[in-house]
Amino acid sequence: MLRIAVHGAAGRMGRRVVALAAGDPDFRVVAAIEHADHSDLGKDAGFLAGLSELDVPVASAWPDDIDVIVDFSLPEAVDGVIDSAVKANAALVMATTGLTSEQHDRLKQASEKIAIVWAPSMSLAVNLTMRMAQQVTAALKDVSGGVDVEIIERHHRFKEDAPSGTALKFGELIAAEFEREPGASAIKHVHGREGKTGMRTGNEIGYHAVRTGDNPGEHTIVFGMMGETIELKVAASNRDSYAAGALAAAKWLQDQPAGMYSMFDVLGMK
Ligand SMILES: NC(=O)C1=CN([C@@H]2O[C@H](COP(=O)(O)OP(=O)(O)OC[C@H]3O[C@@H](n4cnc5c(N)ncnc54)[C@H](OP(=O)(O)O)[C@@H]3O)[C@@H](O)[C@H]2O)C=CC1
Ligand SMILES: O=C(O)C1=N[C@H](C(=O)O)C[C@H](O)C1
Repeated sequence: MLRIAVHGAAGRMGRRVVALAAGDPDFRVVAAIEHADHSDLGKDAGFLAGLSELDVPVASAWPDDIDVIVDFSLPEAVDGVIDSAVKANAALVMATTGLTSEQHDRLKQASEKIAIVWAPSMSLAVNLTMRMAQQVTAALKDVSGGVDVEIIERHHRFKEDAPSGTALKFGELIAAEFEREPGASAIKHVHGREGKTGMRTGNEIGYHAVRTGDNPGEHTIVFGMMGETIELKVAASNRDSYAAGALAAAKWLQDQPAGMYSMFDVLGMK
């Protein structure tokens, strides 16, 4: 049985991770961590997740005896989570988006000591759609008349980063396909458009972030050509695809040596 600590346990995602882990015989929830000023400190993590009592109060101190940490929090909390995972010699599933490049470097350094999965989306459907987007790009990049790629993401009004980490990952993968051949022009990443922008150039990817209501996350990749359009769309109907993916990653990490892994690795999509 894996001893799991959930960081950001009182948040939208943290509560679903606690709920799914508590119902999975492979896990024992041993810690529900929040920052020291959190209004839910001391409350039972099971009650917060809508379950019966788990006897795990939300706390700000990390126990030492944990096998894996699952983090859905905010970038400002992430450095402390990485340090705690290394100190406890625990595997780490890092799901928080909006990290700085220094934080990605820090994760990379930590991965010399512990096994880490970082992915902007833990969802199976999203990761499959990423692979499809790579294939569509490879097939269309030299099409007569050119192909314009735009990424539209929609999320709930509470989301603090834009564009989503998932949209950025889609863009990175698609850009790599365009740039694959030596001498190919570099792709520009254009965030929104306003004013007298001039005509669209062929070597850009556009990003558009929509924030409305309680949308748990939706991404549409538009491949626009002369005369026809393909759209790849993937939409969550609730947060459990992300929580289940994070728990699948937590289990998968137990058999891995120290290193940095992605959901493609977890899902066998390399
Ligand atoms: N990879 C994936 O599949 C997914 C990633 N995400 C990402 O996960 C993150 C969390 O999303 P969500 O659950 O919706 O956000 P929430 O704001 O609901 O939850 C974040 C939790 O972390 C807490 N927190 C904030 N600052 C700190 C801190 N300094 N130390 C410790 N805890 C802190 C928050 O506390 P407080 O309420 O006091 O701010 C809150 O309880 C986001 O980055 C989001 O983009 C989300 C879904 C899927
Ligand atoms: O904040 C969210 O909700 C989500 N964030 C992730 C992202 O930024 O890509 C993943 C998912 O789309 C939900």
